[in-house]
Amino acid sequence: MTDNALVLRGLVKRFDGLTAVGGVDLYVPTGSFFGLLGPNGAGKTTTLSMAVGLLRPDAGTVAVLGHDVWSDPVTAKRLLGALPDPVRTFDRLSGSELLAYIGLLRGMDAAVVDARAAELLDVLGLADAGRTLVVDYSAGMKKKIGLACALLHAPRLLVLDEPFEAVDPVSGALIRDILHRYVAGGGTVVLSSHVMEVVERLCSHVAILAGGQVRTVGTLDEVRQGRSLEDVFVHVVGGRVATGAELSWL
Ligand SMILES: Nc1ncnc2c1ncn2[C@@H]1O[C@H](COP(=O)(O)OP(=O)(O)OP(=O)(O)O)[C@@H](O)[C@H]1O
Repeated sequence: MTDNALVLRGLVKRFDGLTAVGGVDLYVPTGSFFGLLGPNGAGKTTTLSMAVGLLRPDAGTVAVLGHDVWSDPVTAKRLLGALPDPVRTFDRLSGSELLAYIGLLRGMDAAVVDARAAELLDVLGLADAGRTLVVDYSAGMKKKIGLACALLHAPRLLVLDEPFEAVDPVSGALIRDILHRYVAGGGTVVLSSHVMEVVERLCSHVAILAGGQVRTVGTLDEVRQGRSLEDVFVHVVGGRVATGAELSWL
């Protein structure tokens, strides 16, 4: 077993003049539940997009369970399930058509795909959507079908960008349970979130990113050091300067 399910080394991404990710190193232990936090624009989505092979870094390497995402993409992506934000997929298909398509693209057995797709749609509360095209799904439904696509091939590593955003509380609790069981069974999860309570409840490890750099990283307890995660976050990324009183015209 590889010690680290995901290793990011020296990742850099620039857009025009802007350095979105300025040299990120992250080691995600196998079997961990790893939360990536950071303020808006910190570089979380850019980092996770590079981690799953959707965005080519300007510098640095990514290894999924020891396999380089850019030089050995087929092996790496077989081991990986990704939920990008926003969900980008073949959305002029119904949920079951999309899962069938994704499963066959992944070379899975058609009967296995059918059985798993039916179960995923049922468990995630999407079975009632029937023939509705994914393009016409609500934001929360799109998130859930994206998660179903990421889970379908039972990968060893899940990389989820904002999996709880836009989902209702019942679905959120369900997704937490699914992920909790997945990690208990030996899987590894990396997720980004703005919801401290979710990260505190689920994650064994945390990294806080700001300005395209890792500002702090460690186990949840190492990062918190007896404080709340929100206090640590505000301390690490800087408190707010505006009070809201500026908008006197409102
Ligand atoms: N395709 C792009 N072209 C130009 N700039 C980009 C692009 N993608 C991201 N950026 C910039 O890179 C920086 C990091 O963006 P990113 O989406 O990675 O942040 P984030 O931490 O995921 O933010 P949020 O919490 O708001 O989702 C931002 O300044 C953003 O404007």
